[in-house]
Amino acid sequence: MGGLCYPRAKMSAPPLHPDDIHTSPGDVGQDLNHSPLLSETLVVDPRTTVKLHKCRLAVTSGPDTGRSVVSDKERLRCGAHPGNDLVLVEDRTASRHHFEIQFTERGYLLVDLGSTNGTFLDGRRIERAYLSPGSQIRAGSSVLTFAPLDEEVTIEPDREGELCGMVGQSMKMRQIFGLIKKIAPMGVSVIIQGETGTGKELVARAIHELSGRTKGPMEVLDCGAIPPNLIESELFGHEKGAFTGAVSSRPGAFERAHGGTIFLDELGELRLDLQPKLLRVLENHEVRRVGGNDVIEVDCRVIAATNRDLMKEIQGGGFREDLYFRLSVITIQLPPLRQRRDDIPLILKRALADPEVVGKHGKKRFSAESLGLLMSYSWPGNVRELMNVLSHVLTFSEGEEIQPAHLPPRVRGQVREGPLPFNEHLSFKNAKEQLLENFEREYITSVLTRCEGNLSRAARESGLHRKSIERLVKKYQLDTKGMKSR
Ligand SMILES: Nc1ncnc2c1ncn2[C@@H]1O[C@H](COP(=O)(O)OP(=O)(O)OP(=O)(O)O)[C@@H](O)[C@H]1O
Repeated sequence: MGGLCYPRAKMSAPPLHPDDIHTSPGDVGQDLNHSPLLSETLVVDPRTTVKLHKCRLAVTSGPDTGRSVVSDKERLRCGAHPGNDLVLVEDRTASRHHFEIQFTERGYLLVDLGSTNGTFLDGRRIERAYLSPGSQIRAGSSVLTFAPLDEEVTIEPDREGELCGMVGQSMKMRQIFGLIKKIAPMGVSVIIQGETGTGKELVARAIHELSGRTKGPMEVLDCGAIPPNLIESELFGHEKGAFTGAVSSRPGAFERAHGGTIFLDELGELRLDLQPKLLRVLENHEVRRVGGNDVIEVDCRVIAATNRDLMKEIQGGGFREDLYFRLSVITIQLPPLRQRRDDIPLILKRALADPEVVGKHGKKRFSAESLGLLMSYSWPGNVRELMNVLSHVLTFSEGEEIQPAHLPPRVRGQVREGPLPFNEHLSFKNAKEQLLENFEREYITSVLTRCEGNLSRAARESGLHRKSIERLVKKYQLDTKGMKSR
């Protein structure tokens, strides 16, 4: 299924400042179900609108008169072949794949697909031309009339506090859930923007799961994690011998995603010289492997994510505007966790109720004081950091109630006091190793967060060598980019 929305259909709620959010932890640690924190504390416009695009194509003259189609796809195909959206069954002079109508940034584009007898717009033979309301298209001995059908849709916040593994009770997240449900069945491209750990991949998975493409695969490609010299072959594939080390042919992510969804994570990291190539694939729906001659048709929905502000990147010359416009039919802006603190208790509650967690650690709950500290921490690493803190806490807390002493010092906002949280059930050597690792991780995360991910500054402040900081960042897989203030 495909679908059309006007580009730059964004969530229209006004941006929130952390100071707009008033939460007070109160005595809620005992029962998160009845927590007053779960009541709405964010005041945002509860409704948002997106402009959806549809068009109608109707045969108004010729042997197929009366046939018509209403489509919300990015491409509407017409011809004699039964696989087309509008099939010219009776017209013997129409080609199998005669023409298509693409929705583009500038409007509806009529494209001849190499038909034998040509495609004519308002009497003139064309290869590519923009359509207007009421345009007359001639293909074979048929005349077809084109009509755009605009629709402004109001997205209501979802009633549920969960969607496909995502938890969120705040108005902002429920708006996003509502938007995902609306746009998932359409084929439109989506850009998901948000700081690291805000759940961009979960949103992409939800869109895939709720689309008509679930039988197809979801391919994830992290554009930031692939060495620059391999990114092209990872995206488009390569033929044997295309470069040193290409010992066999390999399909790229686009081919592997055929029939499903491709998720381009960290799109902002994509090399500038590869951006036009990606744009061509998106426009033509076909790829050519590195070192190959064959053109391979690909049908996949594209979802991209970035923690960069792409508009700023465009201004700075780091990202191509045409690629951005092609991809951002819908933009979903995920708010950082500090702007939806009232989601924290629910996320924790769901995680603690996970049967695997209960099986391993028994029943656990947060004391009011510890929940209060979790609610007031700034969460530079967002939900991922919250999850990491939770697993730290589960390792070190004994008994049912989690106390402030079990929380990492950075969350407590104070230096460590009292007994060291070591695991007495481990051997001395292992307990010491674990304690030391926890100290290293906590210390380095804390100093890097304070220094906004700047390694040299962190080295100066901690008295460590920069190389040692680099080693620790790698060892604990810390995301220094996510620590930068925005
Ligand atoms: N709303 C949520 N409810 C429950 N878990 C969440 C939510 N959002 C994120 N998470 C969890 O947080 C972690 C990070 O999520 P995810 O990988 O989707 O973030 P991301 O924005 O794609 O991160 P990055 O920018 O680093 O790629 C995962 O463990 C995910 O399950």
